[in-house]
Amino acid sequence: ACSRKNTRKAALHPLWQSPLTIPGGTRQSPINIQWRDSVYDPFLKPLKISYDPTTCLHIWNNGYSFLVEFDDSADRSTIVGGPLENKYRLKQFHFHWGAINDWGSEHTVDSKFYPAELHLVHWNAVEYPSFEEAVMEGNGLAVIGVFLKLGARHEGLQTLVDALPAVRHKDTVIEFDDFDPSCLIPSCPDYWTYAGSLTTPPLTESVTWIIKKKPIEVDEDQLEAFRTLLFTSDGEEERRMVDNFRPLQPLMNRTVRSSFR
Ligand SMILES: CC[C@H](C)CCC(=O)Nc1ccc(S(N)(=O)=O)cc1
Ligand SMILES: [Zn+2]
Repeated sequence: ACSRKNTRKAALHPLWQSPLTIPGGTRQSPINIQWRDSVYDPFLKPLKISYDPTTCLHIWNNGYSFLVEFDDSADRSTIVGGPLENKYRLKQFHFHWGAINDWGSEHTVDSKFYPAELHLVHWNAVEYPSFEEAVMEGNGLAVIGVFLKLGARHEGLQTLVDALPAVRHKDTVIEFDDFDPSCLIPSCPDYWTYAGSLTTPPLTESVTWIIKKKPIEVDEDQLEAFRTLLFTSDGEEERRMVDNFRPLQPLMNRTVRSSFR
C-alpha cells in the first residue's frame, strides 16, 4: 500500500479562518504552562502597575470579544518591572471565555482550563511611536493574563457586566469611564512569563506574556453575562459569543520562567 505522504496542512479554526499556527512561527500563543517545567528566575522583578481610572474611554464589541479601551496618548496607565526592560502603556483589556465553565481560557496550567481569561494589553511607548508599530516588534507588547475561576461574585467586574447589554452586537460601543482595571488583578505578585504572540490575527510574535499564578473569582451570573454577547451585528442571524479562545500552540524552543519558587 502506498504510504500517504504526511502532508500536515495548517488546520483552519472556524472563528478566525486563518492558519492556527503562523507558517514559520516559533513563539505562538497560547501555550500550556507545565508548572514543574517552569524555571524560577531570581532576577525577575515585581511588576509595578499604575493605572489612572480617568484614562478609561469606552467598551466595544469588536466581533471577537468585548474590549475596554484606554487613552494611551501619555504615560498615565502603565506597567514597568517584572520581565520588562521598558515602561509599557495600557491600550485595552478584554476576555476569552467558553460556552460552559469546563473551558474558556486561552492558556492552561498543567493542562487545566479555566472558564475565562482576562488580557490587559500594553505597548512599549519608550521604543515605538504607536501601538500599531509596537504590534510588529518582538518587544512591542506586554499582556498580563489573569485566569477567572467560578466562585464569589466580583464587585469590580460587575460594573463591566452591567454595561454589556449595551454592546450586545458586533461593532457597538458605549462610553465607559472611571474604571481602574487593577481591581481585576490578584494581589498575589506571583506570575509566569514567556515570549509569545497575539492569539488572534495578525498573530504577530510581539508579546511578552505575564500570566498571574492566582485566579480571580467571579460568579456564574457574571460568566453567563459574557455569554449573552454576540459575534454578529444587529440584523444578522444571532451567533452567541462563546468559545472565543485560540487552541494551544507548540512550546517549541521556549522556557517559561516563574517569579516565585
Ligand atoms: C494592525 C494590528 C492591530 C492594530 C492589532 C489590534 C489588536 O490589538 N490585536 C490584538 C490584541 C491582543 C490580543 S491577545 N488575545 O491579548 O493576544 C490579540 C489581538
Ligand atoms: Zn486576548
